[in-house]
Amino acid sequence: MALVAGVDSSTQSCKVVVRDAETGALVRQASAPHPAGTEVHPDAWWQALLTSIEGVGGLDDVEAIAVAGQQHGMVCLDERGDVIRPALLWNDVRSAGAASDLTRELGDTDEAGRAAWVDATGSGLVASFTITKLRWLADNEPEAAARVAAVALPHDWLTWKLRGSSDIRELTTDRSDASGTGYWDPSSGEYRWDLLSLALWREVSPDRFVLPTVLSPFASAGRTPSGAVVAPGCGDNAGAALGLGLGPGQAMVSLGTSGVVAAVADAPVADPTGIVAGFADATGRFLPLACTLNASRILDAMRAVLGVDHQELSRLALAADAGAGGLVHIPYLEGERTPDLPAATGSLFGMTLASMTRENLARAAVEGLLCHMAGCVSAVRSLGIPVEEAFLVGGGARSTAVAALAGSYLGMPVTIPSPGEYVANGAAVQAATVLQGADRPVVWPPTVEVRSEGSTATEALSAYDRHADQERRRHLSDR
Ligand SMILES: Nc1ncnc2c1ncn2[C@@H]1O[C@H](COP(=O)(O)OP(=O)(O)O)[C@@H](O)[C@H]1O
Ligand SMILES: O=C(CO)[C@@H](O)[C@H](O)COP(=O)(O)O
Repeated sequence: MALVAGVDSSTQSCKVVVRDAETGALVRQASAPHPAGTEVHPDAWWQALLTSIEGVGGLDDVEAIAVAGQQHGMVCLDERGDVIRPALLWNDVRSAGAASDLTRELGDTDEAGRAAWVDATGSGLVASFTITKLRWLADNEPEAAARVAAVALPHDWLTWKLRGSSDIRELTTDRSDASGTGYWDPSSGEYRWDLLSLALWREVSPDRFVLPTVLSPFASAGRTPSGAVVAPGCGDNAGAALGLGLGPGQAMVSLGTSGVVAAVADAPVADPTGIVAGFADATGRFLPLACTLNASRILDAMRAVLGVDHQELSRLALAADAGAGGLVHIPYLEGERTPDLPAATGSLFGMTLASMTRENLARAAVEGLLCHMAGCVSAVRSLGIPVEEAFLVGGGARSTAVAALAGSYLGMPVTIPSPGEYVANGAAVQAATVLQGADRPVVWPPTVEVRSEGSTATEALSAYDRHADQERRRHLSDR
């Protein structure tokens, strides 16, 4: 029996699954936490990966491995391959000003600039994108910026380390993660060296600067020192879409640190408003995606306020009526990206003596999360992408209340696959496919699932939308 490993190096932790390449059966799994914060030294990811590999008893019997990782993180390397400074993660909003500056540098107005970035790279710029972090670096740490000889993403860097390389010219990436940089065009499959030069305030070109080679979906990136095949890897969302085998009409709703709604498309997608990113997927197609900065931690925060565990938070939320007695939670706890309000804070509306119960507070957190995701579903649909059913994954999908209410608040049938590591599973699918030398992903039997149906929670959704719109206007006028 050939074994393959899939890795998810995500925001909060590193997870490794070992699966049977033929049947997909789970053989072993382990995880290790990542440090908190939005600035993390890549060495911490490497240590967490080594700890997880140790946790699965090593990889000596594994024939192929793939790494999926949190998107966008800026890993700057010098000529020798050393990390220049801790990585700025996707949820670090210090580059919000740089995103606005770069947007205006491509157009006379914000709208024209956004449209120009969408045209060039498939996506409008927000602080999450790597290119904005590079501009922030050039503006704020020019000496460090001058030493940058290569830029990689978290999954690129870990893949390179797994191969035992220290030569920056051997860095690789894949289409899905390259499409989140802001300097790669998913339509043409080419890097935009001109945009990277614009961000760094210096002319960079392939003969003097290294960007990872973009591998095709099921190409080999090389081998580990012990001989296992290394697959290209991918961004974590493309990994989950691959693991779920997402098809037409289906959306992935991921409730990790970020909240993500994504669907697969055969052709590149361009959203002139910039709300939906026009990413590539891990199979050769495209992955239009709306992403929030706040998701599972909305529940974590309310759990901490109420001093309960996740199970009790769910019990409380399900004991309250829909609408949480009038409480509406707008959950912009870490600023927000969708809508693009990096300096926003969260709010709680409708507080009265009657509404301020533990049950209503728990319910408002769950409703705030699901209504926030419903907004992302609408954004994806507004591009003409059919979304008729959703798969709910990520740590937040383990919440009993979320699982019970998702169908009503997302307004469509929702399938919750049995709890598992869907990003790492997608990476394992990629590893098995590369091992077989196939050009289409291997298909493993689906996992046991529960469905969440239900009528649309119209009143709670419109109360949320009303307050969210009011908050958006307030934060925009504060700018
Ligand atoms: N039963 C649960 N109910 C609600 N949230 C949960 C539950 N179990 C885990 N979580 C949350 O899921 C999150 C981790 O999910 P994960 O998808 O691994 O995130 P990431 O991929 O961003 O690291 C944490 O915020 C954790 O508190
Ligand atoms: O920025 C994005 C997508 O554009 C995030 O989805 C990151 O990729 C982090 O993912 P999680 O750790 O929340 O899974």
